[in-house]
Amino acid sequence: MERSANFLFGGTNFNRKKFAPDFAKFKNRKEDDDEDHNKKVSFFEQEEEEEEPEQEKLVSSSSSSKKRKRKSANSEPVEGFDVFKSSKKSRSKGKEVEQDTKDETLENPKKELYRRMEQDSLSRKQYNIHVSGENVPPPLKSFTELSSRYGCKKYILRNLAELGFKEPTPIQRQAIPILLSGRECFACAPTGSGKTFAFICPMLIKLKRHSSDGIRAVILSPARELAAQTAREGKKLIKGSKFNIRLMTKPLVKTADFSKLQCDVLISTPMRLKRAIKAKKIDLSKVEYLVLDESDKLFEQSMLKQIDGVVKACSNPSIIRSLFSATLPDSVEELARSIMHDAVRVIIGRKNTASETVKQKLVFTGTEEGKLLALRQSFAQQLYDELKCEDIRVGVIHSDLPPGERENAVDSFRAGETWVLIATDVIARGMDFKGINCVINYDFPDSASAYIHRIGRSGRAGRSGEAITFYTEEDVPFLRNIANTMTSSGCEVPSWILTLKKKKWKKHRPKRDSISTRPKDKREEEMVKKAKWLKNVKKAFSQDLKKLKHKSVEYQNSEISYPVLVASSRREDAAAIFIQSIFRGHLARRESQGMRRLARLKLLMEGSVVQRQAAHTLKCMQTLTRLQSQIRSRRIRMSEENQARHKQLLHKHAKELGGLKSGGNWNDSNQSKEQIEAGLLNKYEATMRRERALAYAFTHQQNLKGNMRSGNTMFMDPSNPTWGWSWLERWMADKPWESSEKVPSKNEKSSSSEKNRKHSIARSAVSDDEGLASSTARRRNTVPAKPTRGKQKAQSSSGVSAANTATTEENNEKAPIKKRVSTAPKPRKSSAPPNSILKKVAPILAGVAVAAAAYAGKYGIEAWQAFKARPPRPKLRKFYEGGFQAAMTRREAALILGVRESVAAEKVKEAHRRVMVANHPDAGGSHYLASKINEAKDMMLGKSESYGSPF
Ligand SMILES: Nc1ncnc2c1ncn2[C@@H]1O[C@H](COP(=O)(O)OP(=O)(O)OP(=O)(O)O)[C@@H](O)[C@H]1O
Repeated sequence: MERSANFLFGGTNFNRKKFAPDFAKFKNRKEDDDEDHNKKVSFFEQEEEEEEPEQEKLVSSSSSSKKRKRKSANSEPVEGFDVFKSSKKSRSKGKEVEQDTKDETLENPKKELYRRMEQDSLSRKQYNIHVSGENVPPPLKSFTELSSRYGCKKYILRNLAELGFKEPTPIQRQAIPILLSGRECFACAPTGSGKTFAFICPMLIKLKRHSSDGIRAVILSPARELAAQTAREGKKLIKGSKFNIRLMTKPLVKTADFSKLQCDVLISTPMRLKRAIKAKKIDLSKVEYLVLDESDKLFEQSMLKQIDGVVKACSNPSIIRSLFSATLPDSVEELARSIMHDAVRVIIGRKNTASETVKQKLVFTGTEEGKLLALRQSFAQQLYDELKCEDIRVGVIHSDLPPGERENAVDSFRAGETWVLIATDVIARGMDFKGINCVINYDFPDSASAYIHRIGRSGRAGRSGEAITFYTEEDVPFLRNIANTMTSSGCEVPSWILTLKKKKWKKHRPKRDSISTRPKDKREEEMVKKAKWLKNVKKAFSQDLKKLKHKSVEYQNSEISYPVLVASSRREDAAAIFIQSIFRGHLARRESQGMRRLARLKLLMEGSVVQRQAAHTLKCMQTLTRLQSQIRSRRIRMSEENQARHKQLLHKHAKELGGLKSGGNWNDSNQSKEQIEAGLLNKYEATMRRERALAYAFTHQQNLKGNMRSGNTMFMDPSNPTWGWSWLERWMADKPWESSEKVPSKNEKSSSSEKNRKHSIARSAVSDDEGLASSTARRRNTVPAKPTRGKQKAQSSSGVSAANTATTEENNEKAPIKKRVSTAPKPRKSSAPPNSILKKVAPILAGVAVAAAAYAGKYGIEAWQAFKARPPRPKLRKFYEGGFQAAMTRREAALILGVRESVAAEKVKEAHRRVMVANHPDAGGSHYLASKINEAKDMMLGKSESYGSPF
């Protein structure tokens, strides 16, 4: 800390070379001076004496008197120096007189004044303080003097001590008393020399305590970051007091009511304050202190208007204004003098010099690309390795960043989260990062003052620092200014640079190529071009017509040349012509762009991708067309087939109809309906008669045998309404559309399964004439059926008794009909008996045959008698009534249509059509039957309710 404290007073180093002759004189006189005299000299003189041997060395090693002359010539004509010099002279001369008239001088107030002045001068000399102005207050010796001389509150001293400030820095030593004595001042002190506390301390001491009268002090800083830093530093100093130091932020401007705001000291950028003033939000008429930090920046053209507005707004006549900066150009000084009254000028060290604690270096990089290489070389290997790492901690800050990001960048760098901060001049001034030990001027600074402030970010508060400045060939003409600044702060520069022609102190900003290796954002480029174009258009309206004469505009990658303007042409004409030509150019470009697009389109069309796609599309289309044509032809074929089928069907139907008409079964006679019905009735009657005969014969036979056993009483009982055949079975027996040969044997089987309908349709298929005979024959067949199965048995018994016959008959009843029907023995083929056996059996067989014939004859007679004795007619009538009234069952419906009960609807419909065609009333069929056919169809299709619908 002690070491750093010594560095802190870098600005106080005595210029030994410059004052070498004086040192020599002091050396000679030192031997003569007695001890009392030594006691009288100030504390600072003692320090000087301590440094003497070192100074001697320096004097002896001083290079040349010529150089000394130059240096002294370079130094500013500061009044303080004059004072200092005169004091030296007076001291050397007056010391002899002082001894002689010791008592007199003590009484003489003038002499006392001189003595004090001398002491002040010595003190200033010690700290390299140069002041100009009348009655400049003496510099501070220590912070404790603040309370003894100026009544400083204890909390301030306590806070200063807490911050580790043991003694004031040179600028603080002089600026604080000046401001506390109510004098205005403009001060120039090296970077990092503690200017901030130099203006905050007196401000707080003067304001004494917090007041709710409104804003009493304003500090203006050129940048937000600096204003924030000043506010932070100020708050450190007001700890323990009720003072209010506020930073003017955007939200504060928007929301705060400044008339009620508790604010003693307001810190702001000029822009924000000016806006608030303009909006009449803020009243600065009570401001007692106005500080312009980094005043040379604030007095730049860009901020001058705002500063002017603020200065005007601070209308308090007793206001104390002060300017502080590390660089103070003459122009700013002049300006400051014009606005300040009785101002004191304070310079620490030499005006416009960089901090002496910063080691400065110039590096030639040749070109912009060379800087990257130089950057690598300049950095320590360690830092370079870190830069190479992926997680390199680099921050960036520039004016285009949003305020939040700017703040973050500063905070992270301050907190050590980022190690390298890439910055523009936005933080080049005033920012106090204590840890910075190296500043690299990647881009050559555009002025000496910019250079001073930039490198001033390192080597602060007496610490050592390093500054490396890259320069290219383009920067060479401006090297001299920087080189001068370097030499004035004690740094070495190549001699060839000092031989360069000195340029005026003006900004140097060479156009630099982009070093970015990334492709530029096209939109950004476009924006820049448009901005350029607009700028040029603006120029067209500007007063400077002559400039338009030979210029050309770059717009959308092409150059538009202006029409040459006649000197006498009016400004508006020139602008009109210019805009017109630009517009024409724009049209032409648009056209050419269209053409280019067309050409591109053509190329695209001819390109392989498009061709491939087109081929593929064509292929697809062809396939589609082929498919369509195939479908169409198939449809045509199908419709043709359908037509043919339809025709065939029609033909078939016609044929069927024709066949039916011409067929034997079809009644195509010219008889009337009644006649046909009468014929049918006759037919039925005949059938009934036959059945009756059969039934009679059977009954009679049973009676004759004396062993009558009724197989089916219901069938036999004439009083039963369902006795005998149903109307359907009878009708089916008379099927007009089927020949008698087609009668299915199934009916025989099914009829056997039904108890109340035992007679099959097949049986009734025989003609009326044959009916009786056949039934008799069957009876005959059925009798020997049993013996057929047990042939050996029958033959061995040789005589068949009536009782046996009856038993056989009974057994036959139980046996299945099929077996009974097929009882006739089939001739043997391979197993035929030999002739000898046949000869022996023949007489027996002949006997059996005779017996059988006799037996049959007997039965025939009996049947005939039974037929003759058949019941009277009225009974038959009764039977009819009962038969026709029965409701149709599903089975009956199936029988009508000639299909199975479980047949599908389609088949039912087909069968219905077939049956109906055959029985249609139009074709001479019965209406009644037709209605029954329809009823059967409905029954089969589940629509049994709609009986009797006409076809
Ligand atoms: N009396 C003091 N003793 C020790 N350190 C001090 C003293 N006064 C200020 N400092 C420290 O010196 C550093 C630089 O101070 P400050 O920022 O005020 O410098 P400056 O002159 O304003 O620099 P610049 O010109 O860059 O704005 C700060 O860190 C501050 O804390």
